Amino acid sequence: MGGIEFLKGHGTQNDFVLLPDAAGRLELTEARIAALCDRHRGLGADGVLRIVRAAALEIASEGEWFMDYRNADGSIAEMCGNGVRVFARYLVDSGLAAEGEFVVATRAGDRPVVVHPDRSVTVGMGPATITGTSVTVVAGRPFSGVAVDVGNPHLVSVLDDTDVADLDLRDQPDFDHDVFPNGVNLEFVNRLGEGALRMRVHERGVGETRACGTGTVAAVAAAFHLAGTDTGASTVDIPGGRVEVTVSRGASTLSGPAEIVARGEIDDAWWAAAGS
Ligand SMILES: N[C@@H](CCC[C@H](N)C(=O)O)C(=O)O
Repeated sequence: MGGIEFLKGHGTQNDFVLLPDAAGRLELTEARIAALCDRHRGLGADGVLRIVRAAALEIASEGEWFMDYRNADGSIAEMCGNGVRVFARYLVDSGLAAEGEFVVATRAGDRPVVVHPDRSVTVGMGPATITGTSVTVVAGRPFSGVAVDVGNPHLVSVLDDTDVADLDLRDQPDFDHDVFPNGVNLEFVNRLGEGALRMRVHERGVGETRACGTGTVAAVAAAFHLAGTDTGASTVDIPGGRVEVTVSRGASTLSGPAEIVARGEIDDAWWAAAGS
């Protein structure tokens, strides 16, 4: 059998198809990504992580490897916090990077990562910048939110009178397209106590997912902002597990698990047909 190498992995159940492509030769069309991520006719995933040498795409970076992230609908996003942990774990497991600290290139810029001995990963997520406020509408009900830029766009609604478990996120919540012309990731958050949040998320280009790393950083930044500070640490419980986040002026970190589940080959004929 000769096919296209793939791996399957996840970070707190935000799951990805990994495509090792050091030389950057794979042709990733929107149709092909959407077919790969389809849970019935493809492998099934929230997104795709292509592993490509930064130099192969002429990307200026301190890092050797570029994370080419695509959402399940085939759209390109700037950054994926759970994805970068899984990406880093793949590099270490496969001997392409040494355990410890190294840099991963992303569309949002270089991200320093530390792969710990237990293979959990801490990522330097850069600034989480509060950019304003807006409103999202879920099943006809408006919720105000804090807009946060973590390299990609987020709108975080911190809810004091609604349990996030009770929200129906099956349909795309509405949002202000003038404020977010390129779409937005929508987070819904309950404060559980000091330094502890619970979150659900509806991701741009995917739908509801069981975790979103950039979303957890945005949630913590928004919760601290509403409490009148811009510095602190918090756990965030999402349906897929728990991550730890720190934010401080101009910098944030995300720590959590990263798992590689399987590896195999995609059938060449399926790949060719899926591209058109
Ligand atoms: N799940 C990701 C975020 C992926 C990108 C997002 N859907 C977007 O379009 O911005 C994460 O873990 O951060």
